Amino acid sequence: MAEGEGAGQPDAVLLAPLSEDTFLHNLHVRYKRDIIYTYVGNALVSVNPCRPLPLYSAELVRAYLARPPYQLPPHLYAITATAYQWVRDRNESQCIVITGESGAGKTEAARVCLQCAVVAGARDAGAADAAAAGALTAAGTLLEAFGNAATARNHNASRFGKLLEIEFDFKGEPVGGHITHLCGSRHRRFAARAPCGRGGLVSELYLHGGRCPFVRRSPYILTGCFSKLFILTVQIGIPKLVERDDERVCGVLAGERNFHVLYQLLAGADVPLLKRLRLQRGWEQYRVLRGEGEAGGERAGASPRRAAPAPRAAQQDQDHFAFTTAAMRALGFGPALCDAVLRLLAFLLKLGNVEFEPQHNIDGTIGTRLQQRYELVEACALVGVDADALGAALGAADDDAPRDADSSSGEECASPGGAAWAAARRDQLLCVLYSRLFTWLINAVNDYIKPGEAGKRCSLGILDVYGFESLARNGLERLLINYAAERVQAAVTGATLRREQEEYAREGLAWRALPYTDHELLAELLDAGPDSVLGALRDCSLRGAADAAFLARLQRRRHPRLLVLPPDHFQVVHFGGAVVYSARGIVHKNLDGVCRRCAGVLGAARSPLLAALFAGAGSPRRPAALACRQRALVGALVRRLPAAPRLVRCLRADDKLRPHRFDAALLRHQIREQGSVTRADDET
Ligand SMILES: Nc1ncnc2c1ncn2[C@@H]1O[C@H](COP(=O)(O)OP(=O)(O)OP(=O)(O)O)[C@@H](O)[C@H]1O
Repeated sequence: MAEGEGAGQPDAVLLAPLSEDTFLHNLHVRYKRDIIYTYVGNALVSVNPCRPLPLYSAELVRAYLARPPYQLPPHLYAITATAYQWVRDRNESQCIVITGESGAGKTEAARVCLQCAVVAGARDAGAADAAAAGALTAAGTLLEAFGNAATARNHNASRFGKLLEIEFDFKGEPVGGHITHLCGSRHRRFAARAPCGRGGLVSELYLHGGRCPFVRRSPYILTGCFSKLFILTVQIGIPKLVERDDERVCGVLAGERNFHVLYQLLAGADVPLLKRLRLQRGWEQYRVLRGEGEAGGERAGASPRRAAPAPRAAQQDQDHFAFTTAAMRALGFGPALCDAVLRLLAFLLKLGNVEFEPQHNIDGTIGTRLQQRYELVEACALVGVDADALGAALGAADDDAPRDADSSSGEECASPGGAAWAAARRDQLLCVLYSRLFTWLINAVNDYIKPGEAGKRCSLGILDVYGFESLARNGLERLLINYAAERVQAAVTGATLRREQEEYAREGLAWRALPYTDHELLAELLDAGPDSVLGALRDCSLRGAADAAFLARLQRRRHPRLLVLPPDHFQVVHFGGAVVYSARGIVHKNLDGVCRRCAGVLGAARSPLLAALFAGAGSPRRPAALACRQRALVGALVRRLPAAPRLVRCLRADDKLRPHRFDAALLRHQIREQGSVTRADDET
């Protein structure tokens, strides 16, 4: 188990001299030998190998549980085993915080931590505890299907952040858990799609010794799901909405996919189920999956294959559909509830295909009508919704429909009543529906995995915050994601370093002041006070101001890390780098309202699930703006972090996630931003 000669230093604090270069060189030496873990004092750095490595097994977990952590090579098991032992022996709740940019391996790291915790807790566990562990596994499978998607940066990117807390009884056996999700509006991806298969770790799943069927049958599923289970707490809710800041409203970036579950349903449903749901097998038939320019000919010259999923994806999707439905059953979803969820997905896919076109009214005005009414009728029949009422609520063929008066939050309507306006309203409805379905799923999962008996217990939390992102187009969604990443980074990095140095000063120790990026200050630019970015956005949304007014507020701030780029963009320099955001439609999007009239129609659906998602649709209360919700969620999360969380820093070694690549510049940038070397220096 020893690392052997020439493997570099297992702990960066032992490097002499310690500098960015020696730190990087040490990581490289180890990486070449497939040693991906290195300590930096108490923290662990993990470099994504981008390929399965034989680093994980139940035996190894037991070895780490049996010996003090520093007697064995650095490993996630060491961090988790120590945290578990503190929970069991000292009765102290623990939290492992996993950070890193998108594709750095946070999900996989969280999965490994979860495995370790479950193996540790289940060593002498009885059947009840095995059931709790199995439920956690199933929950991970389900949430990965509904919450993950392929992006340009990662073929299995979580579109939500989460905190998974595993609760242990006084004997140290797992009795249940809780998942908290963060960002409330990511389900906007609903209008997006993308290709690429997802892969995932093909590491064996040793977790429950085969007791859980998912484990044996789907190593991949466990990979992603499992991990995100535990700490998933952070943010779920918003499917990644294709930015509505461009003319296509629901376009999707090349190289991306919509949420996995949609492809799984089409690939994995048998013919009778497809017929019942009135779906066709090919994902290309659905606008929200294929995106613009594909198979529909919307964009001349665009290659239909440009965003096609990788060839093996269909088979994977088919397999994973079986795991997803099995996970639903394992989490107590009866046949009727499973059917209701699948019907909702089919409704979403079909509603996404509903198109509008202008029509000349008798009075000479231009109205809007449905291009093909049968699409809407078929979609509505699936969930018992009045198709005419929904069509009218969306603005089709209803000259008398109130244009904007029924909007709960000031619908975006540059030309109220037009076909584009109706399409935007349809997309908004899709986003809200998916978001609510996802939140409902989380609540259902939490109900199932909560400990049977009430009482105070200690928990082991695994926080997997979504990674900092900068894509070709960045809008409100990305801003909220990066804000969450910034806040958590501020909480765990700046606070740790500052606290330690303040302590040295208090105790009168001889020490050298260390320069470090104060992430707290960076985060404050985003959320502190009415002049912060989110504060200004909130004000503008409440006042119904224009996007230009929002940009003018940012301009007045005159902050070195904030730049307004006319006519409608702004740039924020985050801890992970500068990101240019589009401000087109941002004020309206922040309200995230759903047309009250549409919500009323869906609330009257015969499908109890759909009706429940839109219950209370008539309420005049305006929903909280997205930025406010995100700020509250992130704030609550950060406050729950213990003063000394156990840190795991994940690093991405290659931009394209290719194995055997070690991009020194990319790594240098990440370690600089994470403050890893500063931290190592501090520990020496
Ligand atoms: N320890 C590991 N061993 C093998 N492969 C890994 C490991 N960690 C990550 N990978 C590979 O890298 C890919 C990206 O990792 P992962 O999804 O965990 O990143 P992430 O940081 O969670 O990204 P996001 O924030 O976008 O969700 C995985 O699908 C997997 O293929």
